This record gives sequence, structure tokens and C-alpha cells, in this order.
Amino acid sequence: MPTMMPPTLHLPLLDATTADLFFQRLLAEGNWRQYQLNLYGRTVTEPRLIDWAGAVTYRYSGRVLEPRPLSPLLCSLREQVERTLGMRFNHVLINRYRDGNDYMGWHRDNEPELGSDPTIASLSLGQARPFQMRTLAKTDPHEWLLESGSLFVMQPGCQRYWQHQLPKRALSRIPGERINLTFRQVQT
Ligand SMILES: O=C(O)CCC(=O)C(=O)O
Ligand SMILES: [Fe+2]
Repeated sequence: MPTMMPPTLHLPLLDATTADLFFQRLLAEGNWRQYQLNLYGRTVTEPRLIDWAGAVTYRYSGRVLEPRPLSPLLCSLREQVERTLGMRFNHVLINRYRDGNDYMGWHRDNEPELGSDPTIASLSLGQARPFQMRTLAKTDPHEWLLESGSLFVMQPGCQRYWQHQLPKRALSRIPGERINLTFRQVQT
């Protein structure tokens, strides 16, 4: 049976020193919020903190993320990502995982506002963490280690035919904090 791989790119974008500098500055400047979600009638606390910025409203996971200007720091990161990929992005969703207990379960980024088959560019800063993808048939996941400063790109096909997750891990393996920025193009 042939092994299918999702159409992704994984490349180094920032050196370790620069990545750490951006990590520290984002930690300090972020407007971090931990949300409560309503899951089948139960209220659960989301196992991570989030922040965002973008020129347009983005309806994400049952909430409305109002437009917010990108800080100079976020503009500079977006510019590096756009220059590297030759693409434009008008929104950035920022996830902060305090340690291995924080995670994001299996999902697709398939909100209608992202268009039918988007490219999503994901920049990792801080603690390296495994990231997994599996087909909709839930076949064995592929796994990558997303290191600080690396850019992981989910190209068209990924949100249509694959799910992804950032799994929970023992604190002994994942003691540190990670920030992830996902650059998206929200349709207007
Ligand atoms: O933290 C990550 O690497 C994944 C984040 C993600 O999947 C998302 O924001 O939709
Ligand atoms: Fe996602």
C-alpha cells in the first residue's frame, strides 16, 4: 500500500537567537486570553492561550475575532513569511502553549472564510513540539518536530483531506513554553 504524505513544507526561517528574541517579545506584548468553550452543552476551558491580529473579522471556532492591527513585531514576522513563500496573509492567529499539558486536538482549519483550500503558514517559537497529520480516515499519523524558528506550511489539500493536531505530552518531555503563529488569508 503506498504511503500518502500531505503537501507540506518545513523550513528554517529564523536562527535560534532571533527566534528567542521574538519569542520573549511576543510573550510580553501579547494580549493573552484563555477561552471557555461550549462543547456539547459542557463548558470546558481551552487548553492554551490565544491572541490574534488581522485586518478583517475572522469567525474562528465559534467566536468572532474582531479586526486588530498587527504590531510592528507581527508585521516584521509576517513580512519574512510572505517574502519566503511569495504569498500574502491578512490574519495571524497566535497560540501559546504553556507546557506539554496545553495542546490542540485533531481538527481542520476549514472555516468558510479561509476559502475552499487554503495555504496556512505556521511559525514556531520556543519549546520544540511534535505536530501530527492524519487523513480523514484516521490512518496512522505522520509526525514532525516543530523547532523554534521553523516555518511549517500546510499547502492546498491539507485542510481538505487531512487533520492536524499538536498533541499533549508529559511535562517531563515538554517542560517549556511555545508560541505558534498561523498566518492565514481570510476572504473578505
Ligand atoms: O500550534 C500549532 O502548531 C498548530 C496550531 C493550529 O493548528 C491552529 O492554530 O489551527
Ligand atoms: Fe489548525
